[in-house]
Amino acid sequence: MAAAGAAGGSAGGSASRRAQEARRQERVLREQWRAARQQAERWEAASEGEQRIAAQLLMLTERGWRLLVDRRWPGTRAANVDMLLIGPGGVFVIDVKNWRAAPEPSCGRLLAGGFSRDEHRRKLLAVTKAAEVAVASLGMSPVAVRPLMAFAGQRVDAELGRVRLLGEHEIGPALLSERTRLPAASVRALAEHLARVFPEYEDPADHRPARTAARPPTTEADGLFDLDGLREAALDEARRAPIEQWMSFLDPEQLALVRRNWAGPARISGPAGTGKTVVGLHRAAHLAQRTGGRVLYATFANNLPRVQATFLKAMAPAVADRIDFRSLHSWAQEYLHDRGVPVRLHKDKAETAFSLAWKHVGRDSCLAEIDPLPRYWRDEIDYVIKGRGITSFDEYAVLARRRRRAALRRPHRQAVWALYEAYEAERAERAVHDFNDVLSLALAEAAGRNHHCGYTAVVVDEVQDLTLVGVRLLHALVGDSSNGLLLIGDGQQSVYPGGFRLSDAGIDIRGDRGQVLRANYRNSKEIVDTALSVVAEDAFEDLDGLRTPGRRDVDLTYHHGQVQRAALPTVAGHDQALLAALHALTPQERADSAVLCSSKRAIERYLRLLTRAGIGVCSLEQYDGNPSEGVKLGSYRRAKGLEFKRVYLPRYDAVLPPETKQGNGGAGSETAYERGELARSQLFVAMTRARDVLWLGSVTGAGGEYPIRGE
Ligand SMILES: Nc1ncnc2c1ncn2[C@@H]1O[C@H](COP(=O)(O)OP(=O)(O)OP(=O)(O)O)[C@@H](O)[C@H]1O
Repeated sequence: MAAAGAAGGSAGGSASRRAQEARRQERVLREQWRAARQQAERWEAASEGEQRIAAQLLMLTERGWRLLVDRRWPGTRAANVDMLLIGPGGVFVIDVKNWRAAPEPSCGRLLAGGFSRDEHRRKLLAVTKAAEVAVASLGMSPVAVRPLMAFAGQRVDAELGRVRLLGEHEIGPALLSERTRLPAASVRALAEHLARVFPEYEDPADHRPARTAARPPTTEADGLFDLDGLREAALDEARRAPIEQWMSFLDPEQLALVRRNWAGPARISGPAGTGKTVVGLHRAAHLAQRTGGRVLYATFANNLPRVQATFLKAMAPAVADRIDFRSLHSWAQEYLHDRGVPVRLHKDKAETAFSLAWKHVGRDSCLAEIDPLPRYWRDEIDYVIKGRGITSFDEYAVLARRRRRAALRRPHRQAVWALYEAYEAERAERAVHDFNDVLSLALAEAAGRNHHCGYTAVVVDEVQDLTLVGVRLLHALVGDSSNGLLLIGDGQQSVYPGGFRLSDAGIDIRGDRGQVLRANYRNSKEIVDTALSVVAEDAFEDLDGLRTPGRRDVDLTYHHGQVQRAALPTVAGHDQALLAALHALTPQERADSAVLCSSKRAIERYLRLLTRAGIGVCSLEQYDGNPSEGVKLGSYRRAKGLEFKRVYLPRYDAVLPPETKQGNGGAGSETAYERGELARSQLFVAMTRARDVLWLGSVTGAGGEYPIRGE
């Protein structure tokens, strides 16, 4: 038994080893089989989900959308993109998921069933970037390309950074309700281009029949399309649309600026209508998208931020809530308030403080010999002294007073300083601040904070309207960080007194960080020539200190605008001509028109006139960039940065002072010349707002002049 047992033991041992080996192999095979089955199930399920969602999206193709399904990610051998959807609402890069657990956005990352699935979000963003690069060659802004994750079998409508998360049921309605951004010709061209760049995907390991069921017809081999033809078609379509839908075009030069990397503060300048704001808006959206941070888009005027916010929301809704459109002063007040810094801004009391200071130390001083109007000296304090942050007489005594015409010798400067000190004393007695104080306080606060302002980038539009302290404040928020500060503006459109150079603000813009746009996309030759003739003699110095002649070279690309003149002998006749011109328009044409005036008084007058004549009016103070009924009515200054299909300037020439008479502060003096220069700049701005019609009304007989008065 023992031997048998021993022999039997040896045979039994090898059988047992074989059995163990067999078991091990079985376990391995089972595991492989289980994995293969799971893989197959996942694949089949994903494929079903993909097809269900594609079927949903097919209904969009009946409404002008184009769907490309299962495409190869360019530059890779085996990676694919589930879908590319191109339609009036933009370009969507879609990743379809068939997850058992619902997606959960958490602190900017993607989770599902408690596990991180963020690699899917990151891959989608990387493919989206490839799509952005692809459409950039057609002049399309990266902000029109949007990543979307579609979840089969889930109900979800959420956002995760720039990625939209939509469930199977939500995706169709959500995309259908997207507002129109692209005209039909662009949709066609983009789809054809993307079909070429993202070819059909062929999985080397996939022997299933091609998934054609959900694939709509795509025309892929039409050859190269005509880019100019496309642009023309897009422009034609936009021309018919309300003016609010204009701002979605970019040329390759603009696009390059939107996407560029700048190692420090940058600046974009260029004549009126050259697309500076369009670049600024697209860049703000692009930076918000790319960095995931917040962007401040600041300007001087109160009404412009509302309008720009509306445009941006239409253009790039996914990032709209991360871009703050603010007027500089309202932002600064809030900034101080949030930090517990007391501000007592009181315009009227500050005005009283100045009036008293003028009465006590200004009116009878040598200043009155130069200009007896207190306004000039108030401006000197506001724009030259406080606006530039001057705090000692020694600084002021030697200051180059940019864009100020009256030459001030030392006794005059001493008199100005005495006036300034008296004003500050009166103001302090009333314990109130003026607008300049708000900016100075905010600058002191920001400078001490070492850039912890919560913004990754600051874009400043119409920078020429800001004071030096205002620009310093915005610079302090982001410092010299890469892509931090972008200043956009045009010195020819300065409508406030005084000026400064960027170097005064310690902002160093060098090399390719200073860019100039030259192609005017808004005004025809006739309108540009008319506007330039107003400022032809007014050479101006821009923020870089460069002197430019008033009649500057502009490349024209838009050829449809015309100037209409109505010169009538009486004011009554002139006003009748204006009313007749407005009555002749359709309601939509009136909504795309603006009546612009140089003073508050004139605005009030034309408000009464239009209302009595039954013409609906929408004040520019209220206008927010959404299509609204009624003729827009406002001042030249409030029209800054805006544009209209038709612009009506009643008695436009009445504000231009005659240059003949002589006298202190009167026509012919240096200060009067300076006022005239500002009036001409404002008129220039008003004229260049017109796209299709610039209507210029004038009164040829006596009584056609307004007293010159600012707002
Ligand atoms: N590449 C382009 N193709 C067609 N239209 C364009 C293009 N770029 C800008 N536009 C259009 O030109 C007009 C002027 O653009 P924008 O307001 O940005 O110019 P701007 O330089 O900021 O003007 P301004 O200094 O006079 O306020 C807008 O209607 C805009 O949509």
